[in-house]
Amino acid sequence: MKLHFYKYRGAGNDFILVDNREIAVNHHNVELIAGLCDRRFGIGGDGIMFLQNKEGYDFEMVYYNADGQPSSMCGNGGRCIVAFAKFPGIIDSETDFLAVDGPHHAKISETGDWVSLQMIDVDTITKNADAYVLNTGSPHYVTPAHDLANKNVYADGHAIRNNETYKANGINVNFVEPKANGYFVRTFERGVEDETYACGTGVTAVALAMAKHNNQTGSIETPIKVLGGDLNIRFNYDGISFTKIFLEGPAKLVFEGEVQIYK
Ligand SMILES: N[C@H](CCC[C@H](N)C(=O)O)C(=O)O
Repeated sequence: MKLHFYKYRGAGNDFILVDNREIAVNHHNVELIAGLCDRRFGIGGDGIMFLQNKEGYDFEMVYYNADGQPSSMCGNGGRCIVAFAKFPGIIDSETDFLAVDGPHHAKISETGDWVSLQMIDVDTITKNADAYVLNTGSPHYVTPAHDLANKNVYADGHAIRNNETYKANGINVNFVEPKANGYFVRTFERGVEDETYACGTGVTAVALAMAKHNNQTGSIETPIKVLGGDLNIRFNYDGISFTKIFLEGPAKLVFEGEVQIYK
């Protein structure tokens, strides 16, 4: 099977992207998807997304985690698919597209490599010991960390993701350390089953959780540093609901290719 694909990165979270408007690829195939995302036997990526036509929207984003399974929302992937959509002229500077968690609005810079993606509103955030648990399109566990640069994020994140509470459905685990301006965050991602260099729904969850933790309300902007770069989250919080949430940052095309896939 021949496959034309694009490789994108969003602050170090990296994705294979396929323009599937012609529905050339039947992606309901765990072995194919996991194989494409495999960093040794395939192209490699934290996930893969298919851009498809959808009545009433500029396009639909269909996202799979690297394990080949259909996923919940991917924030960095959402930013990258918007950057891609400008490339063939599917969109200009703004868009409304459909993802697994519903409609999303996004704006893209003139340069085409910086995207602001509106995320779903969040009304529920629960405390679990020193951690916060919330869903920003994907489920997230947010916990404080010291000396985060030297933490074994794989081991500690894997342990939480597989504990009795979260083993069945999994959860993304975010470790957060305050910095002079904002926070430093490292994330163990469900479905990748490893640390990723950024997690968009994850840094969004951290920004909201820290506002609650610090009793901040109003219009809030939170810069977050991740291993792969810098992201920014803007939102309103009235002490109960988080609304007008925007995840902002780089979304870059790394390479384009065509592969002949052999078993
Ligand atoms: N691994 C996540 C989905 C992708 C999230 C992440 N890549 C993002 O940018 O939001 C999950 O299974 O919940």
